Amino acid sequence: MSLKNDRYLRALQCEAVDYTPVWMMRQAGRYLPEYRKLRASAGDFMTMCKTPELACEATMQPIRRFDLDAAIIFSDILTIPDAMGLGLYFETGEGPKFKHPINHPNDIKQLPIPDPQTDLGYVMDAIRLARKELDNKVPLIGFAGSPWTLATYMIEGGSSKTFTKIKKMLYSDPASLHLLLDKLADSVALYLNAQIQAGAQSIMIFDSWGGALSHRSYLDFSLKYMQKIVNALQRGQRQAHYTQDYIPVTLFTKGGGLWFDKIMHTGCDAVGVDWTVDLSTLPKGQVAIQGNLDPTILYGDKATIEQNTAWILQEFGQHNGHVFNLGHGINQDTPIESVEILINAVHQQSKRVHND
Ligand SMILES: Cc1c2[nH]c(c1CCC(=O)O)Cc1[nH]c(c(CCC(=O)O)c1C)Cc1[nH]c(c(CCC(=O)O)c1C)Cc1[nH]c(c(C)c1CCC(=O)O)C2
Repeated sequence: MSLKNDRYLRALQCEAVDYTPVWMMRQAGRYLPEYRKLRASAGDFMTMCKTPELACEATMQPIRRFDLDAAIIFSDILTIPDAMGLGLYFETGEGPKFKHPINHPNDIKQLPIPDPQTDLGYVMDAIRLARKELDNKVPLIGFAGSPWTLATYMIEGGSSKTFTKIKKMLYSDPASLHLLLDKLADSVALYLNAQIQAGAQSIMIFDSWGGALSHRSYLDFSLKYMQKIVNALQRGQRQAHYTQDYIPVTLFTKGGGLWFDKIMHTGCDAVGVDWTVDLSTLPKGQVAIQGNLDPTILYGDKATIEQNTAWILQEFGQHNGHVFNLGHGINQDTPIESVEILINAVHQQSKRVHND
């Protein structure tokens, strides 16, 4: 079985493509009217995640509407803490919450490592369904949160701007935090390998809050555990030439531009970068680079979106190994027409660059 559009997988392996592939973080979501309708009929977000038919439908919605070069399975990074028994729920307007957050270091010792087939089988079912539904149109991305990012939610009890609880633990009881991060790394590795077995064709790790750490702490409390996961992933052997059977891994630390070199040397295949990074300064050819349009540019008019797309493509130049994406998830009030303008601009403009 061969993919009809494999530009995304080719670009991740730094192979030549006729135009730059593009997908958007959070491409399935509330900016789409059909998503809001599906979500209203499901009742709540977790029901959507836990019902494979609904998760598959949400995965497919942006693929049907736009000329995207990859699909990402509809789920959430917080399925892992949920499966560890923390009881994830969403309060409207307040983001994620846990019924049983970690309040004491002893809570960490009790945490189980979830069995992906039994505790998270609904994700694997959704992946199998989505692969069938996609019918090889574009590749399907599986994903997880980084241990550090998952730990921030588990210890803060939800979203945070200051990360005071987890940083207090980092500096007063680092051994307990390391125990938690290590359990999370093992859980994520098992989970991602199960996603690969179920049919995920590429893997992405979201380290949304790595950028909140100091240089030294980032290496020790975030990157180290992503490294452990990269080492444990069953990706197959990367070949001298592109192969569709190899599973590329992308690491994305938001606010992590300064650590590009360290991230690249984990042995990942691609590094995601946010909009603060000047792509022209990054080394090309050793790993692929994903990014990096500021998602708020999509509030601008057609000329603004096209100009900003052109700048990114020019900064990257004619090298292989670029996956166009936003520098973070798409905002829920983004106009749909802007997304169409963006995808067309990436494809049209990059065709000229690649065929020069
Ligand atoms: C930190 C994080 C989370 N989840 C995720 C991250 C890492 C990426 C990032 O930094 O943005 C990742 C994620 N969340 C979701 C996906 C689906 C796949 C995709 O389309 O990219 C992915 C890849 C769906 C979702 N996950 C969530 C929604 C919105 C839920 C709804 O329908 O009400 C979606 C579509 C809920 C969620 N889940 C999370 C938060 C903070 C929220 C609330 C966000 C908000 O209210 O704006 C945790």
